[in-house]
Amino acid sequence: MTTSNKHPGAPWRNFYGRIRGKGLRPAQERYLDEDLEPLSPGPVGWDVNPDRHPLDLDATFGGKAVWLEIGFGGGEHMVHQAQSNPGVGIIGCEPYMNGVAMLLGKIRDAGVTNLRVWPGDARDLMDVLPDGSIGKAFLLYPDPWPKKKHHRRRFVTDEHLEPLHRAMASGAEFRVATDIPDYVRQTLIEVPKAGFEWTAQRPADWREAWPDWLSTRYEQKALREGRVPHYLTFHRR
Ligand SMILES: C[S@@+](CC[C@H](N)C(=O)[O-])C[C@H]1O[C@@H](n2cnc3c(N)ncnc32)[C@H](O)[C@@H]1O
Repeated sequence: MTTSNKHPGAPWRNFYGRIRGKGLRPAQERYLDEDLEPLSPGPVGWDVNPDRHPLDLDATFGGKAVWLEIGFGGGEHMVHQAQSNPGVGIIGCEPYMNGVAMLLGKIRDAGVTNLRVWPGDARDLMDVLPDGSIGKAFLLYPDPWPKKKHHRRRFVTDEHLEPLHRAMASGAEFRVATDIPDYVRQTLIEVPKAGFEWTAQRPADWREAWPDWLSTRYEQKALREGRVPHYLTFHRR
């Protein structure tokens, strides 16, 4: 489904996917009303930043290294990373508002202060990330888009990888987790073409999770359904 985003505060692009699911709980509506604006990494949307000025990440995070999580789902991995790495600032993007509301609840519970939320499409966020500003990026279980005619919507295409490469610092780590064999294939072709080096030396490097990993909701579902996770680590050249 294509959803028009032309309302105040909305990002710039049309998004293929769900933006709002079944009813939010009243507490979640309150988190969105109260917390989203203070947790914004900067001006979001066509109405407040039509010229797409770059974000001032030093002002937002006080000069800390900045990491990025793309499509954080319910936000459990992001909150875990924020708790484990208080010296880092993390920006997460997620267009699905129910997921954003879940993350905001977890941020309240955990009391972390080093997270910022972009409630929209990663492409719109990458448009306003300064060059070389991201020290680590996570793409965890991106939407598989299984039909061949939809493969161009996958994250691992030039449209996303070029701006991601530009926004990442030289040598920065890019982690991709997926349970879809054809997604592994496309990732191992397209990500190196976009200027990233796959770091794997032996099978354990893609079969075993990262030492600081926290399994996500999507991964738990994949495991229950018998699919096999792959953990791919790249360095930006
Ligand atoms: C399969 S879910 C995985 C969620 C989470 N990472 C996990 O592992 O549980 C993929 C997520 O990516 C989000 N997503 C899809 N396209 C996106 C885009 N262009 N920018 C940011 N997030 C996106 C979806 O809304 C969805 O929440």
